[in-house]
Amino acid sequence: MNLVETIGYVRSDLQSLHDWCNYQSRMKSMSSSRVAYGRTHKWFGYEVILKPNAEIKNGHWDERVNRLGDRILPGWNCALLCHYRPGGRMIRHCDHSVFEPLVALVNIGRTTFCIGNQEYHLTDGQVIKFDSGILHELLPVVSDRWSLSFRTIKPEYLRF
Ligand SMILES: O=C(O)CCC(=O)C(=O)O
Ligand SMILES: [Fe+2]
Repeated sequence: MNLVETIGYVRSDLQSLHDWCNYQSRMKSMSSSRVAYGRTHKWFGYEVILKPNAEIKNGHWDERVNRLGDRILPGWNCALLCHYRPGGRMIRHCDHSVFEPLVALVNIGRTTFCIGNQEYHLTDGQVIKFDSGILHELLPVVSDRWSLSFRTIKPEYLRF
């Protein structure tokens, strides 16, 4: 069984997506993360501070992110743009339980993504879905690479 489903490719917009990624200069370094190295990130929709008791705040807002998210993960409320510099990686982990496990992710650049015992070489613009409750890992990237991942925070954690 494939643990990663490819749901499509960003094609016509790919160069402008690269330009947009480069432009996102206010990405902060994830100082508290024990699983990500050589990575900076920025939240859209809700921002989640990933402590054992997750803290949920308002993140950034961007029309491009909203459009993409509505197409690839209807009902999403949280998006994370990550930049990995060469050598950047994520060690094996499962995502925080504050999120529904289904993640939709736009891969920008090239990377090797491992989940369960499977390995996937993701190409520039590839859009995938996976169950983030299954152990997954990102091997060190060889050149700059971004991911824009969409998640849904479980309703029991939302306060209005
Ligand atoms: O950047 C990626 O491709 C994976 C990111 C990931 O697994 C995470 O942020 O939890
Ligand atoms: Fe993850």
